[in-house]
Amino acid sequence: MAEKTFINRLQLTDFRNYAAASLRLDGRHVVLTGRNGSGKTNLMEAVSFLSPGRGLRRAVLSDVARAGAENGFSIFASVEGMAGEADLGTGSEIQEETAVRRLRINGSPVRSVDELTDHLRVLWLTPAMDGLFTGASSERRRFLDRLVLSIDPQHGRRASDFERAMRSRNKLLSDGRFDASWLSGIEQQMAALGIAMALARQEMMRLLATLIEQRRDPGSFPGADLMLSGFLDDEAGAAAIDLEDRYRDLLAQSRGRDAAAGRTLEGPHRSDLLVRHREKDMEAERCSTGEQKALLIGLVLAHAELVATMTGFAPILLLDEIAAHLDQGRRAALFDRIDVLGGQAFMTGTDTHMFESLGERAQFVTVDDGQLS
Ligand SMILES: Nc1ncnc2c1ncn2[C@@H]1O[C@H](COP(=O)(O)OP(=O)(O)OP(=O)(O)O)[C@@H](O)[C@H]1O
Repeated sequence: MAEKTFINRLQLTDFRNYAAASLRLDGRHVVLTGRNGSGKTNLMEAVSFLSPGRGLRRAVLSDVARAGAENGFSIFASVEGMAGEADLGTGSEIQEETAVRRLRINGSPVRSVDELTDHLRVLWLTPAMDGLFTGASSERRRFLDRLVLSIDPQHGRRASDFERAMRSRNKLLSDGRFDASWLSGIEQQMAALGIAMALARQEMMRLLATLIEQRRDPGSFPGADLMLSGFLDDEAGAAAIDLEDRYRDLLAQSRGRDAAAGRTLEGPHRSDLLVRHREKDMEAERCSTGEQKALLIGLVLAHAELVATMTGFAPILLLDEIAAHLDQGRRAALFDRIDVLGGQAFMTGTDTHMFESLGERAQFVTVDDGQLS
């Protein structure tokens, strides 16, 4: 079984509606209850900042600092993490009127937020993700890339380097600067990064599919079949080096077309994640709202299990407003699944009674207008 990772102390300063708040935790799951707008999701968001990226709301840093606060926000967490005990501190600082992110690990400044993944893996499911299967493909790509990132921390760097290279190519093309050697250099880089991204996505999906196959339990949450489409769809099994060559050639041939379109028309930035409800054998977007929610929960739980298997450490799970959507039976099944997973799960709701069946397995925290008790 995977080892547990957990937060045992959390301190927030000028974070959203928290002026100053602190929370001591004992490693059990954490249930946050309180009225609408009291700060439950904000607290989850603070925990999500203990992983790379912009947190579960994909927020702009300047929005995160408490309205009226003079100099950014800070989050401090003392954790029992993948590298043992550690102190993680992050926040924003205003520099020349712009908010910049700061990170300290065990008191020392750290340059790359990727280093957080040496200590914790944080996964989440929020109501904002409810429309994942019916909404824009960019949302599904982002979801997919977060799944990859938590088992392959290099994925984020690859994706941002690819984006940067693509932007410079788009710029050269839109300026009409068809400098062949310059473009070839950029396209070579895009091919190497883009194929590495596509293969990392495929590998994660293959691992996830194997796990879903093994852990099939149609009684609680449906199984999901995953497929990627939109980029090199017919190339399954080809060697990475051949794929790179093909993508590089494709980019070279598409310069005129891309210049006319004002963007790069082919690449991993155009992939879409297709999800099917396995038991019903139906596309996720055609399933009912409740079925889609159950499918998504099943997917996130399977992924959490994959992270635990791959890293040997059960991740921290943030499940915002999850209990409200589930009937009593499914709720109990969810609590059992997260227990078996072995990590620390944070859950929110307006009412404690929905979490009664967790009993002693959880710590209950009341949130009231930015105050915790
Ligand atoms: N930067 C900020 N400064 C001060 N307050 C903020 C800031 N950002 C958001 N808030 C406030 O934080 C409050 C709490 O938001 P949060 O989403 O955490 O509520 P919640 O308890 O999850 O509510 P619900 O049950 O409705 O989902 C909101 O009233 C919001 O206006």
